[in-house]
Amino acid sequence: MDKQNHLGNVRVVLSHTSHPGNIGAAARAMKTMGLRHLYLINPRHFPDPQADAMAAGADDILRNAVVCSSIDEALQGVVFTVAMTARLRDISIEVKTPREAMPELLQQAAQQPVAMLFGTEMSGLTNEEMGKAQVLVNIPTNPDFSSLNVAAAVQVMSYELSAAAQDFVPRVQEVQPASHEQVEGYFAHLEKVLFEIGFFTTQNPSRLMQRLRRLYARARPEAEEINILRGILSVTTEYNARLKKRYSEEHSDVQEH
Ligand SMILES: C[S@@+](CC[C@H](N)C(=O)[O-])C[C@H]1O[C@@H](n2cnc3c(N)ncnc32)[C@H](O)[C@@H]1O
Repeated sequence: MDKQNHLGNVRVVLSHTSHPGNIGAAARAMKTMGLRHLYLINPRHFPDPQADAMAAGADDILRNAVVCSSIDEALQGVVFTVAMTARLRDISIEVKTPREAMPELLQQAAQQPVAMLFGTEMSGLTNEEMGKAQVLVNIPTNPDFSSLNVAAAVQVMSYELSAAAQDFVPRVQEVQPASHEQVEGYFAHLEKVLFEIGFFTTQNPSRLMQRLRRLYARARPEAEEINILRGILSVTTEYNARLKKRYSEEHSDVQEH
């Protein structure tokens, strides 16, 4: 397969970028390595002359950039997301180096859109944003000074991707991986059912949901597996409703006697 086919399925997603110059520098970094799809989640200033200036000729990438109002919008249709983190804090999912992450990223990109997600300049990615990825990637750095400028991080990842794509041969993949929206639909359904059956009464749902996200991120569920899991949830809801109905009938009998 042509290298361009892999790279053409890769989205660079920048979340809540504050400085428009960083968006331009990221576009330039992408273009030098053959990447073209830039997605921006709620950038503070965009379009902006500073972005144009820092793009230095990568203005086509800026022109075609997709501005989104949420991470779910930016990841729509994506089957594999790596989240870039400078700090190894509150680690909830697998952490890899760029080189370790590339084979899976390229394998998935051979057929479907994939994403590399970068955080905002001041605070990086939130736990919620990281929970939407399958893998965390940390660029190994000086442990005492580990935070790269976001555009520099885009440059490192774009280079690693382009280098790994040179002689990458994807495996034949017969299964259909679940898309971002299928996985998110499943989590929303799971959370609703766990509330219905009373599972959350003594637990902090967001913490528990983060742990469940980690479990499913490791499993990399296929589209069909998500359908099976949702089928189980639907039957659980029906069964729970029948139990509640029977309980209230029995209870009203007791009151009548
Ligand atoms: C300036 S950094 C944010 C720093 C923030 N204080 C933090 O600790 O997360 C902006 C973004 O660049 C990426 N980044 C910077 N350094 C990185 C590193 N060493 N490894 C992976 N990503 C990095 C991450 O996506 C990060 O959210």
